[in-house]
Amino acid sequence: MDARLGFSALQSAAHHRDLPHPEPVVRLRGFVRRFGANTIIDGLDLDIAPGEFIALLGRSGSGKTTLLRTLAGLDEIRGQDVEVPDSRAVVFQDARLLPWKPVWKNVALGLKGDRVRDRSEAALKEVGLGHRLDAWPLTLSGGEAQRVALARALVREPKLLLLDEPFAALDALTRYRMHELVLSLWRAHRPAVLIVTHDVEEAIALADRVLVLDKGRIVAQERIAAPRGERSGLSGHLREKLLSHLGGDDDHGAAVLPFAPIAEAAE
Ligand SMILES: Nc1ncnc2c1ncn2[C@@H]1O[C@H](COP(=O)(O)OP(=O)(O)OP(=O)(O)O)[C@@H](O)[C@H]1O
Repeated sequence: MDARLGFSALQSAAHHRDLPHPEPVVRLRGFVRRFGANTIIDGLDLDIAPGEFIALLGRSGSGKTTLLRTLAGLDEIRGQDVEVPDSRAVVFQDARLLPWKPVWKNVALGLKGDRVRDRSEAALKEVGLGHRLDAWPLTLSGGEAQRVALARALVREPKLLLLDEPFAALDALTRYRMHELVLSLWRAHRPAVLIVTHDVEEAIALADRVLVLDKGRIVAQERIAAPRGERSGLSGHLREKLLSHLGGDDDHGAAVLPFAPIAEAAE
């Protein structure tokens, strides 16, 4: 897809991020995923604009992880109308660090060139772990391990960053700190982000656009134009609206936490 972007289009995408229809970094048309007789993703259309921050909500089993795996290139897309950038990175709920490698080597994994340690160090400093470069992963807290996972993703400067419930296992305060961190990293690097979450508050706090998936279809979407520091007022109304699309028998998700506004830097 990138090859189709001429220089002027790239410039335009960079300088006019708010245009209604910039060339998307992700484009799905009529995407279908079946496991045996079960249709998990059912004819899904999705565009993600460069630098756009999307939250994907949905009940358990609605197909969120299946969609994320597709965008990550971890799943079957042959013969389908799916465009994803080569430059992408994923952070999962568990940090998936190699315990026998120090932190900086986990971040450097797969990087090539002679500045690998410097790049790893810079990424770890960015996530606030410049003092733990040589630490062993098993000595890290859950929040620190997720910071390393974020550094490992960002050191590759992905155009698309995929986050699969990355903060679900963290306590509320740590999760709040991670929201601040993710937003500051996003502002600095501007990847397109898709975060899968069960947490409506998390979706509202972070995203430009919230999608609700049900039975493999997008059943609701909300654009959130308000600056992230001014979203506490919206939260109640939007939460109700989103929850109304998430309700149902087996809804175990949508944990409602007290809304904590995120301090806003320049959007
Ligand atoms: N490899 C597979 N083989 C068979 N069925 C699968 C496979 N992967 C996923 N499924 C089924 O697809 C459906 C959607 O799964 P998926 O993991 O995408 O849901 P989800 O929305 O991410 O759920 P959760 O919130 O619980 O993680 C589920 O019914 C699941 O059992």
